[in-house]
Amino acid sequence: MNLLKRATFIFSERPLSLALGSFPTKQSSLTKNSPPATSSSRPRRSKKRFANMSLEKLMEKFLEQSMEAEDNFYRLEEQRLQSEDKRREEEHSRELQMLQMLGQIFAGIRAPSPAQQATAQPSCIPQTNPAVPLTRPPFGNRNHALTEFASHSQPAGPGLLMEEVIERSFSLGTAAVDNVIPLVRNTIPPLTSKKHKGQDGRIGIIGGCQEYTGAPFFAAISALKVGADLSHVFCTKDAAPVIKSYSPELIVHPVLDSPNAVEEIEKWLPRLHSLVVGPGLGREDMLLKNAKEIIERSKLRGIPIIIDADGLWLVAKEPSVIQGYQRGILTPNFMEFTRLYEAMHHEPLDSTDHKRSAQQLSIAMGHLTLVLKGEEDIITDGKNMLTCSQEGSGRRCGGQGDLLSGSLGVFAHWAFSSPPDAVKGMNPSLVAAFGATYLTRQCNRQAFHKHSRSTSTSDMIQEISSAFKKLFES
Ligand SMILES: NC(=O)C1=CN([C@@H]2O[C@H](COP(=O)(O)OP(=O)(O)OC[C@H]3O[C@@H](n4cnc5c(N)ncnc54)[C@H](OP(=O)(O)O)[C@@H]3O)[C@@H](O)[C@H]2O)[C@@H](O)CC1
Ligand SMILES: Nc1ncnc2c1ncn2[C@@H]1O[C@H](COP(=O)(O)OP(=O)(O)OP(=O)(O)O)[C@@H](O)[C@H]1O
Repeated sequence: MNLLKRATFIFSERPLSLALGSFPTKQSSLTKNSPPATSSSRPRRSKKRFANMSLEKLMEKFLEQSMEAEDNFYRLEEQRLQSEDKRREEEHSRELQMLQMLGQIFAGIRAPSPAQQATAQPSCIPQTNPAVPLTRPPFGNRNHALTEFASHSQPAGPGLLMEEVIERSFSLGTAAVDNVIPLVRNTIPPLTSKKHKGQDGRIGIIGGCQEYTGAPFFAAISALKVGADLSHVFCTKDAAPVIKSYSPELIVHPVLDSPNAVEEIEKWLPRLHSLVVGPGLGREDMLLKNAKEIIERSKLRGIPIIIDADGLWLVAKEPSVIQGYQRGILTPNFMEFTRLYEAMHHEPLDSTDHKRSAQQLSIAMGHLTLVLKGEEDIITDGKNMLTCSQEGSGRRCGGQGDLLSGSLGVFAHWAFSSPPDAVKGMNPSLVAAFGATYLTRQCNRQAFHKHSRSTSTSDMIQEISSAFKKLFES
């Protein structure tokens, strides 16, 4: 009987066009109440077949068919998505062709004279030939963290060489994906039995206060799900028990508002591979001051630092805290971006050209990598630009940015600890940022397919495993 109820439930919940044409609609009452069939009133073959089945068998059959129908539904859905992907890829390659034509036109324009160079404004017109090798020297070997940092930490000069402006641009068309994804894949450490706990990443999140406990949790658990071995949250005393209660998998330190917060956290820095500063940090002066000091001390150790949410509030107030640090990555949403831009440029943001503004801000910040999140994610270090427009969904629940920054903490560690040839000379921050945005959007897409309007960040986190496999391991 339970089985019957379940079958009825399945059919009423999912009005699918099932292959049940030969299935008598009131089969259960028929088998119970009908007299045995005589030769004169013999039902048709299929009916007899079902009539002779026990109720349980019948229901099993019923369930089998419903599952088949469900499989068919998902198969069709998958086909639909594939053809949508194909259409988008074709669109992208048309765009790419147009850009290549533009590139040729611009190649014909002479480079400016030195006098012009001194005042040249950065151009956002991308060169779209991904086959052109990068001219930037590779960097990123962890063992040389401090010397590399020193040599890359100068803010941009007053003028920009035309060639320096944008060496390459990728968009997420087929060709571009083919170029960037292998670089992300190259940085992903293989899962082998030769490693010990911690080697694939020990990530620290600075954030979590009385108001916001969800954000640091989302960031920390995302880091773990992407592949970090250990995920630490450094938060205020009252936020800690709450965050601990969400998950036993996180290591939670209730120190961020203690009188010796900086020293307490600094003890952990030698063991951390990357730091995410800001999710749920809040904007209290004392917390921002502590966060600032922790950033300063992490920089001295060459630790990759991702700054998000309230961490960006701090940067807007005191840009020098991260300016020029080549292992720093900023992940603003549009609001945070506007705040930062206006703080740096002392003029209102011209919001008609996001790419150009992102590039200008990155340059003003000393070629820091910037991820401007939005309908299309724009990733730039002022010289190179990647865009990620992987289809997500129209669902904009809070916390998606935390998933992104937590994942980026891991990708950044992997990218910076990979040998330079893994990223083929590209800035490891760009490769990491691309990996994290691509993954976040795919999680959003997958979660939305299952939960539509009800999609929440927790649903997206549940998709990390399969999204990661699909994008980087298949
Ligand atoms: N569960 C939790 O614990 C979560 C906690 N979180 C934590 O909250 C803290 C504050 O972060 P925040 O983003 O709300 O602050 P802030 O930058 O001042 O934005 C405020 C206003 O800006 C606007 N706005 C936002 N985006 C925009 C856009 N793309 N384009 C245009 N406008 C945009 C929008 O204004 P409105 O439209 O409402 O007028 C919005 O209300 C931070 O610690 C963060 O980590 C979150 O992570 C979520 C999950
Ligand atoms: N209009 C959009 N269309 C598709 N994806 C978007 C859109 N806006 C943002 N995203 C994606 O959502 C993710 C988070 O960006 P969002 O702008 O929501 O960050 P946030 O406001 O900092 O998040 P949080 O709520 O965690 O503070 C990014 O991966 C971004 O690509």
